[in-house]
Amino acid sequence: MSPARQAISAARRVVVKIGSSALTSLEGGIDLARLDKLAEAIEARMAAGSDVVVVSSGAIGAGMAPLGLTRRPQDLATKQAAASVGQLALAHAWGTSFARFGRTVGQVLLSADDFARREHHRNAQRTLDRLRSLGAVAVVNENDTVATEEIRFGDNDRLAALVAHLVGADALILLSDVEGLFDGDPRKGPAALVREVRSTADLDGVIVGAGGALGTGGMASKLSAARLAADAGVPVLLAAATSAADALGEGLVGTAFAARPIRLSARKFWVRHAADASGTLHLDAGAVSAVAQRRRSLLAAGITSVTGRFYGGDVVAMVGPDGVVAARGVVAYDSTELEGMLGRSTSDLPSELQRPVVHADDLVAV
Ligand SMILES: Nc1ncnc2c1ncn2[C@@H]1O[C@H](COP(=O)(O)OP(=O)(O)O)[C@@H](O)[C@H]1O
Ligand SMILES: N[C@@H](CCC(=O)OP(=O)(O)O)C(=O)O
Repeated sequence: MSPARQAISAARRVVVKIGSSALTSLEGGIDLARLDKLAEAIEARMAAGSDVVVVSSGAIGAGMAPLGLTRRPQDLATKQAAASVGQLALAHAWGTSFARFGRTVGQVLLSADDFARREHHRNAQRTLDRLRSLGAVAVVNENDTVATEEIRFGDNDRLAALVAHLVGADALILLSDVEGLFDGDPRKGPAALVREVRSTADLDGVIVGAGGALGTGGMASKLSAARLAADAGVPVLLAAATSAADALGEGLVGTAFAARPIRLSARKFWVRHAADASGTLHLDAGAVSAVAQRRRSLLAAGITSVTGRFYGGDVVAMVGPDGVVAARGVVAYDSTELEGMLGRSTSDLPSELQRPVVHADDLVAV
């Protein structure tokens, strides 16, 4: 068994995420028989001594039929209306299913903002921790009704990986309607299951496609969630919800993604994955290679322009001439101060402006 699978099967704290495509159908809403099987597998893992946090998608899928919608809505207001109806049914279904084992369920709805702001982050952490110590199982979803298009997680894979980091999980299990990662979209033709992803080299030649009629992010969002979790030191298992008992048991099914050997520091993790960027620094090609490849501090000489209004201490994105984000970091100056410093070499600047614009310790390549 690979080290990642060993770590997943031995994990004491596990986040299990169930996708909409595995839990709901267009016509029937929530698949209650499927949900019962999932609750049984989760309960078995808890009985074996692990703490489990559930991230459950499916609110929009569950809200469609009661509102007479036959296709997954595309506009935000209808998605939010469907989610508000469906979330009620979803939480009720989880509550009823776990009640069979005398297990209480707590609903926790989170927004992207809750991971960006330290105080919100701590509050969510405290709630999840208390639910665990009281023996209840937390069922998490995005707080869909308050999210705007810009700040939505949209798919729940990223939310689940951030929750794994938040609760200090030692494994993340993503359950979907597909057996694992294939080297091509299995709906488009024959494709082979990739069993282990130890590094990005194992993804060479893998073609990822969109999600199903109910899912949102498709395989791409699962891969980026796996990368996010890997940065947090959390190995990931991607498997079919129909194999939940095996995935939560021995963990021999699906695709296992190894975590990086040394997790990113909490500060760099926050800068790379959780903080909102307040503005953008546009860099020339030399500055991109300095910050992204050589891990150097960013100096004013390599910045061609600045967009957005920000203050020293805010997180900014650093974008290369090709428009691609190369790095994120904590900026040392206000946007107004920076305007007068652009393109100037450090020795030309007054002594109080000679600190790097983004120090290497506060900077992380994307
Ligand atoms: N390379 C690939 N390997 C596996 N599945 C893929 C791949 N490319 C695209 N997919 C599709 O991604 C879907 C899962 O994503 P999605 O529908 O968003 O699921 P969920 O609702 O569980 O988040 C699968 O049904 C599968 O058809
Ligand atoms: N918060 C949304 C999740 C959206 C979604 O489709 O997520 P996923 O199925 O994980 O790709 C819901 O509950 O419907």
